[in-house]
Amino acid sequence: MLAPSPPLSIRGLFKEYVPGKPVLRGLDLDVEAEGITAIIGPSGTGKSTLLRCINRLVEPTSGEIRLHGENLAALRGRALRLARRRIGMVFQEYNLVERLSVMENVLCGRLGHVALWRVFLRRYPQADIDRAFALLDAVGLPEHATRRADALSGGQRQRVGIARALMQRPDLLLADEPTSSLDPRTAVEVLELLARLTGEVGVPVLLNIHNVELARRFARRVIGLSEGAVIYDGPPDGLRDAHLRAIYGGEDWL
Ligand SMILES: Nc1ncnc2c1ncn2[C@@H]1O[C@H](COP(=O)(O)OP(=O)(O)OP(=O)(O)O)[C@@H](O)[C@H]1O
Repeated sequence: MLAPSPPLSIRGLFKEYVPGKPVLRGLDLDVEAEGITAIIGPSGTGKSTLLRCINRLVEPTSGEIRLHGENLAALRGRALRLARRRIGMVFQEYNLVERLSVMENVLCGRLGHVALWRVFLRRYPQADIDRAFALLDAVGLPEHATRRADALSGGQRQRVGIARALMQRPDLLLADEPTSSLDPRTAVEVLELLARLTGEVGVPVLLNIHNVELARRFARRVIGLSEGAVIYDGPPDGLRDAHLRAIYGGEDWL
């Protein structure tokens, strides 16, 4: 029997911001249906560019990015907007609307689905409101629904960011350094939450992360990038010092 095809499959992805200077150099990568796939690699190696090519915040120069078979790299207009609704994103700096309540920020995850007049009049369908409350419960913030986002701590903000992304009912969740602004304990708590909740709803996660130990601890699979190419692609326990030297360069820091 044939193995099921991975939900996200990237082939030959190139990205040049400056002609002749590719940041991503013909990247091939599959993201499996379950768990967290962590991307590690030095600063400037193209990790954020990769995530932003997937949701088309950045235009790929060439290559294919297939989500359940559909080539995202080729979509335009309405088709692209519909595809983006299926991809949740969690950001390093949370990207909440600071002056809105926690509840409204979570409901923002439904923006692509709900009629604009409802958003404008703040009249979301009851089913969405019920789901937003359930998600706030799940991320441990049930009593914070009416607080303004700018009154929350970093860890609480990122919990709201996770709830907002899950509100989309995404097919794929992209997380770009979601814990780099958090203290070590809060970072672990946020990743535990991300792993648990995405595991419960069966959403695969592609996670950019600088902290190799956290990548090892939470990912099912680690991809090591260097200069826009894949240096390591395998399970966390197969990642050796030699791989880390090849990914990050140098000898004396390990
Ligand atoms: N909008 C842009 N215009 C021009 N160059 C860019 C742009 N965005 C990123 N770059 C360049 O592309 C390269 C890769 O950047 P990217 O942010 O993807 O790396 P990264 O691996 O995510 O780095 P970090 O870990 O520091 O976030 C860098 O050299 C960066 O300067």
